[in-house]
Order: sequence, then C-alpha cells, then structure tokens
Amino acid sequence: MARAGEGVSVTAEFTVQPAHQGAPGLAHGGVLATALDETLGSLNWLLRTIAVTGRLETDFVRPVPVDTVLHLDARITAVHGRKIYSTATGRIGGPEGPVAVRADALFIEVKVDHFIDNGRPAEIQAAMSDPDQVRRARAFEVNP
Ligand SMILES: CCCCCCCC(=O)SCCNC(=O)CCNC(=O)[C@H](O)C(C)(C)COP(=O)(O)OP(=O)(O)OC[C@H]1O[C@@H](n2cnc3c(N)ncnc32)[C@H](O)[C@@H]1OP(=O)(O)O
Repeated sequence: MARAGEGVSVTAEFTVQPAHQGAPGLAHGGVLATALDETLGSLNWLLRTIAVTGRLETDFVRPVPVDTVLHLDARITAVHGRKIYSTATGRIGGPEGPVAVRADALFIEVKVDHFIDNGRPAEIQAAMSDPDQVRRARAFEVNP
C-alpha cells in the first residue's frame, strides 16, 4: 500500500516473504532494491509524469529478515527538465525504526513511445486493447 503525503512524497509498506530470501532467512538485496524502485517510481505517478529509472544508488545498512515489514518513505528532491531526482529510506521495526536500506534515484521522463517502441509486441497489443490492464497490474490506490 502507498500513501501520498505532504508535497510530493509517498510512504509504503513491503512485507518480506520467504520467496524474497537471498541468504537463509534474509531478504535478497535485489528485492529490497525493487521495493525502493517501485516506491520511488510511484512518485512520478503523483507528478503525472511518465518516467523510467535511469539511476538507482542503493545502500544496504542492516540485514532484513523474512516476515519483516519494510516501512518505505520516498520524496522528490528536485526536478530539472526531464530529470526527476528522488530519495527513499526503508525502516524496520516501525515507521520510526532504524534505517535498513536507502536509495537515491534519477528518473528520466519519457514519451509513451518508449514503451511502444521497446516493449514486446504481444504485451503492447494487450495493453493497447485494454488500457486499464496496466492500472490493474500495478494496482495501488492513493490514500484509500
Ligand atoms: C508506465 C510504467 C512505468 C514503470 C516504471 C518502473 C520503474 C522501472 O523499473 S523503469 C525500467 C528500468 N529502466 C529502464 O529500462 C531505462 C533504460 N534506459 C533508457 O531507456 C534510456 O537510457 C533513458 C530513457 C533513461 C534515457 O535516454 P534518453 O531519453 O536518450 O535521454 P538522454 O538524453 O540520454 O538523457 C537525458 C538526461 O538524463 C541524464 N541521464 C540519463 N541516464 C542517466 C543515468 N543513468 N545517470 C545519470 N544521468 C543520466 C542525461 O545525462 C541527460 O541529462 P542532461 O539533460 O542534463 O543532458
């Protein structure tokens, strides 16, 4: 779940499942990076801008055990032309708990052609014939 906050910021929660393990009992770093990327990416939806991740710099500060709820907090730090700079933290033990992961990101605004030109034709066709498909696949509600 993601919740829109003051300014252009979001909070989200991600629960680490057994399928997300890297080392036994611990979250894989790539999965945690994905949780950060998804949370940061949802900021662009609030800007109503289509953008893709250009750069994602991740710090892994503490190991994150399976069943942990990662409390994510992301915000836009700057927008310059097509470049959207943002930053996020993931805390454990509660929204005010210690930081386990953090990331700085640069998203680049793209035209919808980016996906039409580069995506696989079958999925592009399916998305074109049912525009709500993407919304359902990425289903999150803002401040439900
Ligand atoms: C609608 C659903 C969206 C869901 C998104 C979910 C998030 C994701 O996982 S996205 C998938 C992962 N990301 C990708 O696949 C992106 C792949 N990369 C690309 O397609 C291209 O490199 C792309 C579009 C980012 C940039 O290419 P292009 O449009 O030619 O822009 P380009 O002119 O090179 O760069 C624009 C500016 O960004 C800067 N920039 C681009 N990439 C980077 C980078 N990695 N690091 C730093 N700066 C960068 C450039 O220096 C340039 O800056 P300036 O305007 O100051 O000169």
